[in-house]
Amino acid sequence: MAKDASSAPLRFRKMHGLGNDFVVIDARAGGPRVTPSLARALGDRHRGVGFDQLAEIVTGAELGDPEADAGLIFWNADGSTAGACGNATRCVASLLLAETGRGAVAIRTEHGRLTGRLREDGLIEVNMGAPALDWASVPLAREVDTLALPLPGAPAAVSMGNPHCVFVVEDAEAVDLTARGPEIERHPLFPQRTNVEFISLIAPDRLRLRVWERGAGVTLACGSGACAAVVAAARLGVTGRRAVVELDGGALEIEWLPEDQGGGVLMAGPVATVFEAELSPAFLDALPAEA
Ligand SMILES: N[C@H](CCC[C@H](N)C(=O)O)C(=O)O
Repeated sequence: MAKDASSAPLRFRKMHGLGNDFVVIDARAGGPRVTPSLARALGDRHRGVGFDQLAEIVTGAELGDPEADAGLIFWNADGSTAGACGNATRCVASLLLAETGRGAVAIRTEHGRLTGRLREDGLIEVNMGAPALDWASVPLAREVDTLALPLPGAPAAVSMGNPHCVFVVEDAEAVDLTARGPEIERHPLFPQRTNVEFISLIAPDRLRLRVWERGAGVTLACGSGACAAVVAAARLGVTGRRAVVELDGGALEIEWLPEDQGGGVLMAGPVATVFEAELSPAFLDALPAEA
């Protein structure tokens, strides 16, 4: 904010899903809105709060869906926005389930209206919507086979509302993520960059997944990435449409529903609130004006 701004305090909640961590800001009642510079400053793990993503809760009406319980805008720590963030959607779904007292809630995102529910076993499940499998929807820079991209390792491409490049490898633990991740994230084949997943088979219904996230780097878990991984694995015949995905931070249960049930991808796992706090006005006043 500019120096002469007298910023109001900004409340936020720190949450995570399997260690994929988030700052959650509820903007439904008004107050300061997130900007790329606020996202970058808040995401700084030394000078800010630190997060993989910031989830900004807005009204469904703001995103064109007044019937939804809320809308969600996702910000990466580098200030970029994303069309999907599975673990943050699960975290916010848990807040809305408690707020409404209902058994299911509807959340509008860039990828469409997602539904969240509390399962009997206490896990939070979100239907992430149907994947987009054609090259233009990922998006890719040109028409190629999304099941075998013209890259070493012939990865698959899937959109869950955000782009994913999924490599099937012998041993995901052996991949040098910090070398290969950024190289693929910024490859010219991905005009909006991409999230990068490396999967290996543990069992016919169990995958190991390690992830380099667009705009965030290595994270302990990636919900949309786990969904994209199972979609790619099912399309390639590596697994069926249902699998447990073991990430560095823990396991997500994924099921890609058949077309006659809407073709959405169900993703279930735990969520946690770490703390609630208030940003100091001085922090907000010190933010650089938007370029
Ligand atoms: N970095 C991702 C967004 C967050 C994805 C991940 N945290 C998830 O749970 O889906 C992107 O730019 O598309």
